[in-house]
Amino acid sequence: MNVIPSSPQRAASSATVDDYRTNKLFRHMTRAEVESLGAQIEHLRYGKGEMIIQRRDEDGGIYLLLDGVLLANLYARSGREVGYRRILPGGYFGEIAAIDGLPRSVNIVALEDVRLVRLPQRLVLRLFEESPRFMRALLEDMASLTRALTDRLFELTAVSVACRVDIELLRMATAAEGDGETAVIHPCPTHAELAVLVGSQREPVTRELNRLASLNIVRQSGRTLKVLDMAALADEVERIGGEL
Ligand SMILES: Nc1ncnc2c1ncn2[C@@H]1O[C@@H]2COP(=O)(O)O[C@H]2[C@H]1O
Repeated sequence: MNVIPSSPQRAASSATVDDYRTNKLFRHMTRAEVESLGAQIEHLRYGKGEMIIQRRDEDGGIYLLLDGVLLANLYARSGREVGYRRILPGGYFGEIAAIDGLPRSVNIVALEDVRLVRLPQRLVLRLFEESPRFMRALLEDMASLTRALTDRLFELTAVSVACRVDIELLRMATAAEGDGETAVIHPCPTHAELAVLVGSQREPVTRELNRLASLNIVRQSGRTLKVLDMAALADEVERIGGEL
């Protein structure tokens, strides 16, 4: 993606505590605990393509996403982009530098216009000391990040591109709304964005999506991808899983 210099705008503080109370980071905290943070939280907006965090930046705040989609990524010297995960509304980022006090580990780029709230570092440090519920959510999510990285390392080392596409779709579909048999991924990544997420190029990704569509496993229309048969998608992962 083409990254443009960032010029965050402080959003009018029209966002209320209800806008961020349901963020994943606060899932174990009481409403009163979250409300007490209100005055110390900054509201920000960034435009599509802006880099919100740059690898090696020194700052330890945590950001909560209200609207829009973000990507955690890195660029190789050649310009090649490696994607780690998309962050959707209700998600958060920035906890790694907040915990270890070192520079930022990856970039965070806006794939669309986004609205965020930022917990400044001093507030995060206070929550580390005073809120076991806050710490519990952070620790659970760090465990889940470790598992995700282990899976991803395995997939990049031992699994074909087609299968990585299927696995990524299955992951997104499982996290999306659905009835267990079908699911709607919205907004779904473009083929180029999906390629960045699975460590490949756009062409093989498009080939695999066309193959899944021809089997009536997925149907794409604009920014919405419907998984018509979750069980069949899981079977595809199982069937082609070993091929390199
Ligand atoms: N491999 C990864 N997968 C998903 N998110 C990540 C990954 N690495 C870093 N991040 C997130 O991106 C953020 C960048 O700033 P931090 O290093 O402070 O905290 C990081 C995490 O919130």
